[in-house]
Amino acid sequence: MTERRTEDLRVSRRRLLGVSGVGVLAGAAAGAGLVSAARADEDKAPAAGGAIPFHGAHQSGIATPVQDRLHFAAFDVVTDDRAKLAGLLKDWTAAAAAMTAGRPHGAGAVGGIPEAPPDDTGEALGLPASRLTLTIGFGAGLFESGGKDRFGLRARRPAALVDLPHFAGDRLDPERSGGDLAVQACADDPQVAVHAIRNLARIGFGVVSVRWSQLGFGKTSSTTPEEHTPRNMMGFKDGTSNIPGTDAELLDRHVWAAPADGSDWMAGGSYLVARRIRMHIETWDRTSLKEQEQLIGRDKAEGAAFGRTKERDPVILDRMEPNAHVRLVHPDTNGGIRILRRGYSFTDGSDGLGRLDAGLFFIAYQRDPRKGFIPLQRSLAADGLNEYLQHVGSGIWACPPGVRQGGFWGEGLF
Ligand SMILES: C=CC1=C(C)c2cc3[nH]c(cc4nc(cc5[nH]c(cc1n2)c(C)c5CCC(=O)O)C(CCC(=O)O)=C4C)c(C)c3C=C
Ligand SMILES: [Fe+2]
Repeated sequence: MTERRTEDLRVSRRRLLGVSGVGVLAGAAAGAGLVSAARADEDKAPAAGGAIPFHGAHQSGIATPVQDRLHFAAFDVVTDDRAKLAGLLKDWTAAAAAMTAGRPHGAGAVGGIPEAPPDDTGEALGLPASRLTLTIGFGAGLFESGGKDRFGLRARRPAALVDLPHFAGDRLDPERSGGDLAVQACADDPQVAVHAIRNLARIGFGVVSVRWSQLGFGKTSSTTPEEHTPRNMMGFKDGTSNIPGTDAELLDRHVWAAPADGSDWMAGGSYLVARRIRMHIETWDRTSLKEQEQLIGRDKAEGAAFGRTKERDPVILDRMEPNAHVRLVHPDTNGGIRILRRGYSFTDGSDGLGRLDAGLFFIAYQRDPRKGFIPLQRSLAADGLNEYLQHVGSGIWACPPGVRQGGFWGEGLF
C-alpha cells in the first residue's frame, strides 16, 4: 500500500534545493516554485499497490471497482475568468494525481515553510491510498449561466448534457441539487475520501465554492460481479445486473461517449446523473416480506428473480408484478437501455421527528442520459417502490475522458 510520505517530499525538496544551488527558502514565492517543480516529478511516479492509476483513457471511479465509501461534492464557480477556471483544473489535477497515489497535496502537511499554512490539511498522513479515485464532472453552468456565456464555452456544450426534466414525485431541494462542477471521491477509508474533497475545496478558494456535498457508505452497486453483491438500506442485494467494469463491449455501447456522439472533447468520457433518494425507512420496515419482494421483483435472501432460485439466473419478467422495480427498469422493458450504477447508501442522522434521514445516493454513468437515466426514470413513474421513496436532490454532469500524463482534467474543452 502506498502511504502518504511527507519524508519523501522533504527529500525531493532538499534535492531540488541542492541542484538549483539555492541555500535557503527566500519566502513563499520561492516555495511555490519548488512545489510546482516537485509536482511535475510526482506526476511521473507510477501508482503503487493500493492505488488506482489516475492517468488513462477514461477517468477512474467509473468502471473501476467500487470502493466502500463516498464523498461527493458539487461546486459553484464564483469567477467569470476563464484563465482562473483552467488554472484551477490544472491545480486540481496535480493534487488529484498526488492524493490518489497516496501522497499529500503540494509540499505536504508538515515540513514546509513554518510561517505559512501547510499545503495539505494532514488528516490522511500515514494512511494508505485506500483505492482513492477522484472523478470530475462539468455541469451546464460551466457552458452557460443566466443566459451568459461566461467562459466562452457555450458552443462546446454537449447535446447529451441536457437539463433533467421534472419527474413525477420529485421534491428537489435546490440546496442539494445542481452545481457547475462535481467531484466524486471514492475510497475504502472515509477519511481519505473526505481529505481529498476538503483539499480540493481549499485549493479552489476564490474560484469555486462548495454548493453541497454528500457522504455515502456501503456501495449499493458493484462493477465486480465476481464479488458478493452489496445490499442497500432496504435490505436487498443491489447491483446484481449492473454493467461489469471489465466488459469493454458493454462499456463502449452504454457508458463511454464516442466521437460519433458529436462532442469530440467528450470522447472517452461519460455522463453522470446523481439523485439523493430518501427512503421512508420506518414505513418500509413495517411492510411484509412478501410485499417487499413483490415490489422489488427479487427475493430478499438470495436476490433471485421471481420464479428463479439463483441470484444470476435470467429474469422472467412476466412472473413479476407489473409495478415491480426490476420489471420496470429491465432492458427488455426499455428497448435495451443499460446504465452503470455506482450508488451508495447514506444516513444523515434523523430528521427531528425521529425518522432516519436515510436512503440511496443514486449515481449512474451512461453514454447519453437521453437514452439512459431519463427514460428509465420515466418508466419508474409506475414503480411500486415510490410509496417509500422521495427524490430530494439531483444533478447531471459531463465527465471528460481520462487525463494523459502531463495533461489536466477537461483539457480538451479548453
Ligand atoms: C432510473 C434508474 C434507477 C433508479 C432511480 C433506481 C432506484 C432504486 N433502485 C433500488 C433497488 C434495486 N434496483 C435494482 C435494479 C435496477 N435498478 C435500476 C435502475 C434504477 N434504480 C436498474 C437499471 C436495475 C437493473 C435492472 C436489470 O437489468 O435487471 C435492484 C435489483 C438488483 C439489481 O439488479 O441491481 C434493486 C434491489 C432502490 C432501492 C432504488 C431507490 C432508492
Ligand atoms: Fe434500482
